Parts: sequence; structure tokens; C-alpha cells
Amino acid sequence: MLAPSWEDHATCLANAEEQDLPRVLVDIGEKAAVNLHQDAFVVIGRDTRPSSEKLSQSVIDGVTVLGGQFHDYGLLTTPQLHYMVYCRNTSGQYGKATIEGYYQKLSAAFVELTKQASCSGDDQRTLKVDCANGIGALKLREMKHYFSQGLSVQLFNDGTKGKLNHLCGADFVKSHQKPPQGIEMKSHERCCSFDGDADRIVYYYHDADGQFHLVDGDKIAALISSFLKEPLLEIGDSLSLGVVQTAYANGSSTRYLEEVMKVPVYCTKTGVKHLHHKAQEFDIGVYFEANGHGTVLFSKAAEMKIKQLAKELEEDKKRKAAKMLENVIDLFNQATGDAISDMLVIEAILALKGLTVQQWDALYTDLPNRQLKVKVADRQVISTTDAERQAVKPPGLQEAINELVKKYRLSRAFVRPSGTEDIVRVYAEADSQVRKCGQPCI
Ligand SMILES: CC(=O)N[C@H]1[C@@H](OP(=O)(O)O)O[C@H](CO)[C@@H](O)[C@@H]1O
Repeated sequence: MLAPSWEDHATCLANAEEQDLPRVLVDIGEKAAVNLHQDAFVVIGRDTRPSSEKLSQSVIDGVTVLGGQFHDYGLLTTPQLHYMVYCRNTSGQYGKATIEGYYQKLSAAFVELTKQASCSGDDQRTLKVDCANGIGALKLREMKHYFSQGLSVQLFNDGTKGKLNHLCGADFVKSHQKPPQGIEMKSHERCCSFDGDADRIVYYYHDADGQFHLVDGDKIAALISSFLKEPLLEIGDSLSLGVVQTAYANGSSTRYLEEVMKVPVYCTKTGVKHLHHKAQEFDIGVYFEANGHGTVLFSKAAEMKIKQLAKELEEDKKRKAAKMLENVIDLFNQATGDAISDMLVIEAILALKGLTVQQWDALYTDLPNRQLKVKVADRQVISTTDAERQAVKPPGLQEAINELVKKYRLSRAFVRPSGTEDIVRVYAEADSQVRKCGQPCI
């Protein structure tokens, strides 16, 4: 429990996240536990569930008995807690380790960025936000006045009535491919859903025929990458840009990024800690899980370079491009995927590019896909390789999958044991739900 490096925090907090521990996240770096020469400092935050208060108090009691120091922030979203830890571990260089500091940093960058928006594809810069009846509602309500000159948000499922994540939230929308309850959607209206602790976000809309369209984490990564390429080209510096996905990324998104955007794409195991670490290998690392969890990381060197160019470049267009990148750096939560920060980045990009949600959605067409959970006696009998895309155990399983996959075009399928639930997950995609031979699949 000693002041660890930022990487230690990232690992520890990401591990807690993946094991779906209650959202009283405690700043206890794994590696830091062996460093006995520094004083302990524990950073505590909690969500709105009744159990969180007791859990949080237990942590405080434990730390007090051990004579450790702590700061209790009370109610926070998960990414806000990561932000506080990051600020403290960079001695305030990243930002002020207060809720006010978080609101100010992100809102100032958003307002500055959107000032440059000359036109807007959506006249109404209004966004409907489903807050999953979670902590995101409280925090977005506190924050919305800071950026109201650039965006007006309407909150739904704000926790005053419904239950956390029940028939709402990013996970519900993504897995059921339908809107959450409690939100009224008019056709072509831009809506988004946070998950319960506000670290994931997905967008969606209804078209004129009433058909529902999901714009998921893969499309968020595609929008952001294509947006970033332009100013990077303009400033003429050869900063490396890479996108990190998992096996659940739709094949169309990978093809779009590699073949149309000419951006290198990497696949890691499921779980943000894997994506986060891979993204740190680039000057600019874009990482998103299909479920909407992700952010963009800028290396220290890239940040310094961009800041320097924003000051020094003489040509107006180039200097503006560098300035825009500078604001983008400030707007992305560098500590972890953050629904509020991602929402502001997406809204800024749509405003700057004059894009509607439909135009964004049209970047590419998702391949039809299915994801299932299967309850088995022992999920550990399955082990995988190649970023979980190939089963190495039990014998014969991969061969059987390969046989099935052969029957479809642009097809891909894999199974893997979940890291968070006692189940096996099955994923399949293909260019159509009909077999090559023309017969429908069962
Ligand atoms: C397919 C899927 O969505 N998997 C989720 C889920 O992991 P599993 O290991 O698949 O249970 O929970 C993780 C933590 O929230 C999240 O990072 C990940 O994306």
C-alpha cells in the first residue's frame, strides 16, 4: 500500500475491475506492496450502492488501524478515482486531484476544442444520456454546467427510480442490441449509454424506419483514429499511431482501420489491463473494447512534442492542428477508459467534422455477429492462445470450430473461458446469417 508508480496503479485497478469487485477501489499497487521504504497512502472512492458505504468505511477503519494515510473522495465514478490516483502519482502535473479539478480539466479542453467547430452536422448539440441508474448520473449532473456552452445533455435512468443496470446501461444495450428502458428516442436522435460505474459508453439511434443502430466501442475507435490522422499529418511529425482491440472487435472494424485508414491494429487478450499496456507502446495508442471501454494514451514524448509545436509552428494551419491535438490530450482520461471523457471527445469530433450519428455509423457496416454465454461444469478445461482466438485445449475443439467456420464467408469464431464469470463465452461472425450453400444457419 505504498505510493506506487502509475503503472502499478493501472494494473491494480484494472485487476479489481476485471474481477468485478465492488466499486470501492483501493489504491494498492501489487508491486508497491514490496516497497517498504515509502509511506502508505490509500485513495478511496465509492459508488451509489448501499453496500459501498459500509465497504468504504471498513477500508478506512483498516487503514486507520495500520496507521496509514488515506483520502476518502466519497462518491466517484471508477474513472474519476483513477484520475485522482494519476494526479497524485504525478505530483499534480497531470491535474488537480479534486473533483473540481477533473471537471475543469475536461470541460476547458472540450470548450476550447469545440470553439474551432465552424459547422455542425447535427444542429441540435443535444445528447440523451442513459446513466444506467449509476454514479455517472450524479457526476454528469454536477459537471454539465461546466460545458453547457458546447453541449446540452439530457439525463435518463438517473437512479431516482430504477435499479442499477436493470434494463439499461451500456452492457444491456450492447448485448440486447436495443435501447434501454426509460429513454424516449425520436428517429435519428443521438443517444448514448454509460455503464453502472461510468467507464464504458456506447452510442445508438433509431433510423426513419424505426430500426435500432448500435454504434459501439469499435466504431468509437474508428471515429477517433480517423479524426486523429488529419492533424497528425498536418503537423508533419512522424508520431506512431496504433489501435488496440480484442478478439470481440467486429472484423469490419479491423478491416476498415487497416485497409481504409491504414492504421496498424493489434489484438490483445480481453480486459482493459491488456489493452492499456499494449497501447502504451505507441506515441498515440487508441484502445477500445467492443463493449465501449477504452481511451487514447499519449506518450510523454508525444505530448511534449505536440505542446512544443503548438507554441512554435509558424504556419497558422499547422499550429492550429497542434493546438487541437493538445486539447485532445487533455480531454482524454489518460488513466483509464472513461465514459464522460469519451462522450466529450466524441461530441467534439462530431461537432468539428460536422458529422451526424448516422454518418459516423456509416464509416463501415458491422458483420452480423452473435455472442453467447455457456454454463459448463469447469470452464478451465478450455485454454486458448493467439490473444484468445484459438483454443488449444480440449483436443479437437478448435478443429470442430474450424469445420463450422469454413461454411461461411468472412467468418470467424472462437470460445474462451470468461475471466469474470463462471461461464464460457462463444463469439461468431460472418458476412451473412445464411451459409455459403444458401441454406439458413440454425
Ligand atoms: C466479452 C466481454 O465483454 N468481456 C468483458 C468481461 O470480461 P470476461 O473475461 O469476458 O468475462 O468483463 C470485463 C470487465 O468488465 C471486460 O473488460 C470484458 O470486455
